Amino acid sequence: MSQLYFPGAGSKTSQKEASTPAFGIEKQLKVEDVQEAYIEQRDRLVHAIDASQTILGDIQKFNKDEWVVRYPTLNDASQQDTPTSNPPRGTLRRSLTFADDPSSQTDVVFTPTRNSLKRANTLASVTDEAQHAPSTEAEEVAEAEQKEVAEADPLLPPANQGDFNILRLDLKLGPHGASKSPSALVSQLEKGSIANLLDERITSSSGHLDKLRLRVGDTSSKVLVTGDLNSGKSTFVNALLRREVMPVDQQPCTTAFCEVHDAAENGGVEEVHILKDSVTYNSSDESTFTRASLSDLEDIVADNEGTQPVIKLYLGDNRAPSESLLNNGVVDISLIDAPGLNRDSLKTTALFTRQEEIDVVVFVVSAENHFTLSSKEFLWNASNEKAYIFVVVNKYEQIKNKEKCRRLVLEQIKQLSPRTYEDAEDLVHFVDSAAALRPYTANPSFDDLESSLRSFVLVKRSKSKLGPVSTYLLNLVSDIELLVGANAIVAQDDLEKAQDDINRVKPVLDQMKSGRERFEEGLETVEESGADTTVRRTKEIINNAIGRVGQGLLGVDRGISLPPYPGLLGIWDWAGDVKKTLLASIDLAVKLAEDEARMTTSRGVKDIVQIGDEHLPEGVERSRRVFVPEAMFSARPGKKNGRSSGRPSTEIGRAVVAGGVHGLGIGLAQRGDLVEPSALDIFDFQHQLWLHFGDKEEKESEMKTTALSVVSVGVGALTMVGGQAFGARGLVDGVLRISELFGNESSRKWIAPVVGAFAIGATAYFVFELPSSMPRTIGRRIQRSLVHLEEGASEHDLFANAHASRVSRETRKVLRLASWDLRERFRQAMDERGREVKDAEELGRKAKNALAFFSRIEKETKTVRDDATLGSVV
Ligand SMILES: Nc1nc2c(ncn2[C@@H]2O[C@H](COP(=O)(O)OP(=O)(O)OP(=O)(O)O)[C@@H](O)[C@H]2O)c(=O)[nH]1
Repeated sequence: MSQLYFPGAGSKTSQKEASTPAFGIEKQLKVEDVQEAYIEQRDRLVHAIDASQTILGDIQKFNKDEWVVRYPTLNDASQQDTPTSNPPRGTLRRSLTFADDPSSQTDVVFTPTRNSLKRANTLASVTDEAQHAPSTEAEEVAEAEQKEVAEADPLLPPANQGDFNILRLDLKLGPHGASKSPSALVSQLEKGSIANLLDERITSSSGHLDKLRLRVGDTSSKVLVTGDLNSGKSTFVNALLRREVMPVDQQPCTTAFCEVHDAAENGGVEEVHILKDSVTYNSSDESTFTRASLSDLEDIVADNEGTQPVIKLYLGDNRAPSESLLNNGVVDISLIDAPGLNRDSLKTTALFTRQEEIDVVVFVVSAENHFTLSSKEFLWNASNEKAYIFVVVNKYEQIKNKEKCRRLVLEQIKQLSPRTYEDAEDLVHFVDSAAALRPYTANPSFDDLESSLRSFVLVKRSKSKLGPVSTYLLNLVSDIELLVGANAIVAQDDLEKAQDDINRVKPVLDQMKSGRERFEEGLETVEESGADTTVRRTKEIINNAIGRVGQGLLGVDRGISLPPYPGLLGIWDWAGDVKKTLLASIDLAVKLAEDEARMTTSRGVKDIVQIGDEHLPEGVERSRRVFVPEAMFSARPGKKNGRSSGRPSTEIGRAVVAGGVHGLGIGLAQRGDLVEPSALDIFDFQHQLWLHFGDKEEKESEMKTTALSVVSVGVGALTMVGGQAFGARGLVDGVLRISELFGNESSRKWIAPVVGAFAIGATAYFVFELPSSMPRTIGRRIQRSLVHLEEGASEHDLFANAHASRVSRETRKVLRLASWDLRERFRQAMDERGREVKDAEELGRKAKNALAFFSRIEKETKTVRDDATLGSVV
């Protein structure tokens, strides 16, 4: 068993076994076991290497295409653990951070497996774990296990639990590099750049696995035989080979490195290959070596004294595989007879010893001389490198006081190579190589040495070839587990977050989708009904006012009254004032209609806000626009002819004139053409005719003159202007001028009485009827002018209609703006929620995918861990 050679790793029983007399037989059996185990283990390791490479490739691909793999760091948990969050027995509490975000920490429990040689690292969120034992006890258990793992195999470096070994990234910054504090990590590093660094690390790890595969696949094993000058190294090699192949001399002679291989490796041909400098040796390429026969070896070695050539010797060994070291039927072993240690060769040999393919160092020391200074130096260094050295104390037969020699040699070995001393029973042999070469002579001590060496070489080969591969794989697997475990926690968090987001946002989105039609309809209804109401009401109010004005009444009697009748002499001015007031009352009606439109619009805006409240999800900012009804029907700043904004009306006397210059642009009371009184305002002859003669066609034909009308006009005019412009003389002149119209004789006869009659009637009319009739007359004229349609004009051009469409346009404008604003918010909110749901679904999909991936990788790493864990035999 391997423990035989590694007392530290074995039980007390195995150490005892090592010292039992029956050890030789057992060892032989065990060599076979070891070999079988070696092959089985090697195959499993190759399998584990391939699987690891596949896993690494998968992680790289996943990192590149699907998920930015986060790089975790496990730190000691914070001290403020609450009693309820104690991790269960056998686990360690750690806090998990990520290099790209060192500030946020997640508490996790870290579970190394109980199997002493296996170091499975599992991570779980604190909340996921059952919590039983107090943390201190748990930590003690875990630390003890960790220690056990370390002690179980001193050759394997203890896994750096909770940190990366192989996939560690050097993320430290600063001028001097290495601070261990996580805060010194490059927090500015993006997730992506860390993922790239990880990718590079994985690539180089994969490259290293390639080399390890070659190493595991290499069936050869090299045994370096070295020692003091003239200690009998060549004789010892010859004894192992049971033939005198190596040149032996009483003078120190060997300066060459002679590697002895089984002739089977050279097609069964025994010969010598002298390797050429600076070319890689290839047994099938003649240009890389010089061929020679075995018999020439002595000369070759002698000729090359001082040049330290490397010579390959291919030798046949007819002994049974169970006896032969070289032809052991298991592994291609080469024995290297190195030059004796002197000052010149010490360095070369030491270098040689460090080579990875040197599995075993056999150190030959002469029993006569013990260890020289240079051999002590070599042995000290070599044992640091290889830990166990196979020591052959040669020429032992000649020693008289064998016990003393043994004691002294062992004492020295104890100093130089403590591990070797610990297993001295198997590793330190006192023999006489020369005696072993004597034919037909039993030499049990040499047989024992041979057996031990065979076993040691095979076992050591397992250790030296498989051990590093196993260690590397186990460390790599631990790293992958840490990486995958930490990332699975992230993925789980992401999944939960995505689920939460979907649960929160999806119903809102669905509700918005289903309510959209109702929302649109609602807005349209508000808009339409607002505008319709405004049109209807404006028409009603204005038409009503015009109707009243037509009857000589004020269109609206609020805050406005007709000027008092000043008497006959002030009638002209009064007519003007009456007209102005009547017009202003219509303007006031327009203003009232506008006010009502403001209210209607205000209600509409409120309705729109309510629709918004009903349909906009929570958290969406409502419109900050404040509807200012006063701002309706006002000029916009910068508009042509607009004096200022926010001036909705113009004051004419005490009457507020709606629309005004800034509204429709037809403030009636300000329109000179309308306001200026005319004679017809005082006496509407046409109307009188219609009244008196039943003329059904009431036509506006102020300019049409008939005799009567002219007289009427004339009288009216005379009366009206009487005392104002013309005076009494003017009055007479006027009468005369009129009489001239009828310049013939006959008319002179009847004109006087007619004029007289009219004058009397007119005077009576003026005196008694004028105060009430004139506003009617003026009103009618105003009414006619406002309800009259010019030729080619449409209904819309009518005063009331024009105002109705203007006012409703304004209402519609406001409502449209408010609903547009709301529609935009609705659309944006819906888009946003749509995006949120989509993002959450994408996040969830990725997280699920990642979890499935990580769980698969976790399973695969378990297989790799099983395959990479060396069995107890190896
Ligand atoms: N009695 C006795 N003599 C030995 C034994 N081993 C070697 N010798 C003698 O010691 C001398 C040196 O032997 P080598 O085998 O050449 O020693 P080496 O260590 O290979 O010498 P270098 O390669 O020159 O360092 C020879 O004369 C051997 O006959 C031994 O076990 N017993």
